[in-house]
Amino acid sequence: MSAIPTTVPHITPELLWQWADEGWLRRLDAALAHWVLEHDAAASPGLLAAVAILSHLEGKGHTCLPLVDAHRPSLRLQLPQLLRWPAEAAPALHQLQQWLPTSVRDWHHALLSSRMVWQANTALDFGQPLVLTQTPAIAPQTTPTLRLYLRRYWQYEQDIAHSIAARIQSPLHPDTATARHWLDVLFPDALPDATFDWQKAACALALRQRLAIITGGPGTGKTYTAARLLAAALALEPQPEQIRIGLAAPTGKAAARLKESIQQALAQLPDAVSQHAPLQAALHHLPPARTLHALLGARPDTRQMRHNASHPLPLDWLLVDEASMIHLEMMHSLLQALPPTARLILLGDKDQLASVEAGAVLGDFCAQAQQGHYSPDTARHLEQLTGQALPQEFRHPPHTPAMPALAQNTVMLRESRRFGGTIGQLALAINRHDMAAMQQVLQQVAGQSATSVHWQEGASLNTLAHIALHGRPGPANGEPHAPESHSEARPTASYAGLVQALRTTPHWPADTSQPQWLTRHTEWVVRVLTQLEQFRILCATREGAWGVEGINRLVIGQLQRQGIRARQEGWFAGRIVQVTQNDANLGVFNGDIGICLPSAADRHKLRVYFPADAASGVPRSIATPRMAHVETAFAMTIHKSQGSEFAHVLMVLPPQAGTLLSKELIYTGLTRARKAFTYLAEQPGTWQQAVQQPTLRASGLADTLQALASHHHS
Ligand SMILES: Nc1ncnc2c1ncn2[C@@H]1O[C@H](COP(=O)(O)OP(=O)(O)OP(=O)(O)O)[C@@H](O)[C@H]1O
Repeated sequence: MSAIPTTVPHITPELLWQWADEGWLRRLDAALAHWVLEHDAAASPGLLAAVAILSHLEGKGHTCLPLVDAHRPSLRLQLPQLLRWPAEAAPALHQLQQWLPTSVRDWHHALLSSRMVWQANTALDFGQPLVLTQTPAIAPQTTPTLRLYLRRYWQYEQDIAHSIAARIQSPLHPDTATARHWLDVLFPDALPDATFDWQKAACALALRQRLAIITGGPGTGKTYTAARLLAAALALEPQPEQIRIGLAAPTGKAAARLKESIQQALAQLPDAVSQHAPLQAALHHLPPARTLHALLGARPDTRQMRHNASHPLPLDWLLVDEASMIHLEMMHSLLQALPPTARLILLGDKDQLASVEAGAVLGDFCAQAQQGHYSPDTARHLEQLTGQALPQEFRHPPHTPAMPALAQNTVMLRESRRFGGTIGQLALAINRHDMAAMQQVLQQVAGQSATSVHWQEGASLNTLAHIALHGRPGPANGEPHAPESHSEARPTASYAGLVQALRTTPHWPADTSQPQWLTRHTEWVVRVLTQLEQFRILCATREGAWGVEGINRLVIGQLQRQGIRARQEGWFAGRIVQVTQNDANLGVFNGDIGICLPSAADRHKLRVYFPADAASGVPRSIATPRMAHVETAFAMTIHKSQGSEFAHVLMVLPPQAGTLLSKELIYTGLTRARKAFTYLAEQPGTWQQAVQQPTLRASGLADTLQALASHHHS
């Protein structure tokens, strides 16, 4: 090809396999390019390179490969950033770059001659495995955006966008006076200084939409707001008790938390709600929250769900929490299975890490939530229903590009009620990418001992082990809003609590069937289980001394020194484990955290105990031989900690983890901490480096939605 200098060696499968052997590509990536070549011997170097990169990026959570992006430099220039290969791969990276065309015309030339590529929305669709999409150029002088997809992801995006577009085309028409009445009942107090009440606004907005997205950081009241939204929406129904409501979350842990926090929020509703009998009855009959897998009827060994378009979920409304963890395929399954007329309410923190699987759907949906972009019609509606005028800065500026497709369906909650203190300030600074504010917070805590945030570089594994087993001086009385000084400090939570609980193991009686014994055993199990929420070590990586594996070994060694019969391999009483695979038969789901303890019936038989769900109130347990898919979790990855919170989080970053770190990783790890947060790293600067690397996941979802929405509007 003329665009490629002759000095560049030709791309061959052998070369890609070699790069896979080096660990720069996955074997799957090389295999896919090889497969394309087997089916199209004339495949261009540009196509083969693009396929290998596309496949590789899919493994990093991207749903497509932006070949030419109207708003960004060429793929060739962006490649180092996207791949983040190590320094020794520089020559390979350079070669790869040389094979990539840069102009739209050259990409067309490289891709469209192949029978493996279909240009979307043209004839000649033979089910080609690769799809090329092209958004129109926005203005005559700009270029269009070209994206390459694996067919499956293109289809997901299309289906999701169509389903969302259809949903937002048919708004609801709640009676204004009644809606206003209930919102005033549910949010009786005006906020101080006439601050705009985003919680009330979120309810007002959601009352007229079949799709409502409520995003916000930890403790901003997403669940609090959702409970009020359910109450207000039910109050507007002629027969609230007949509305079939579903509650769900991506992980078992998050589902359990949703159930608890919704119950708590419902208990705080004003008296007027309990005086409305049908409303009260409907709220009391809310079903238990389930994982999305369980709700949709995931089946082992297949991607198919029991519920789908031809067998929809029997629901009128569905509330999903921790929506940032929903990946593209899951969102697809969910929207396929949810009847088009059903209301969908998504709650989540758009700034958290997305799922490790491809797609960051909530992030795509809420990309512009910070600015609001509300239309004059929405502003009017908000004013009518809440009695507050929407501040000018959140209105969509006239004479500017089109409003984001989901702006009228989205509200961002802005005030955290949980994090008034240092953790909150730090989280905010990180999210805003405000390095100066972040440094200021870190300087405030530097050199102080009993603060909610303790931050230490140049730390050793000994320090880590000490804090893990004994804690550190904690913030005075542990309250996030309390002043950091004064009164005496107690140590933060640590595994000392677990050791203590394990040391109080009761004695097994001769007759283990006595009810009193079973009660005593259960009480002990519950005491141990509460320790699970107290303390956790969070890591960025698995391998290495500062990774999950190394630190788990370290903690187990320390437990042994404390006289606990812990073992480096296999089961022991006190082993904290996290489930790594869904198993509907056992009723355990990926991400569930439990602890291994001797069973009540036989102290030599170990079982894994999981915290009680609100419905039964009793811890669940499963015999260890049946728990094949678990890993030790005294330390776990930040990714796997999503949806959990701990009184004290000890977060560590390894040396030389450069490419794995991101702003979202730090933010997610930090915001898992309820009362105290400790940061330890050997190498200085790692934290700052991470905060300066926001994750960008390529996706065409926002553009596809935008195109559909403007098509409907015109
Ligand atoms: N408007 C409010 N008035 C009084 N208390 C509130 C209000 N909003 C939230 N809260 C309280 O603040 C705490 C956090 O709220 P909530 O759990 O709903 O936040 P969240 O955004 O769902 O947090 P996360 O998802 O991180 O758990 C709760 O104790 C809740 O009762």
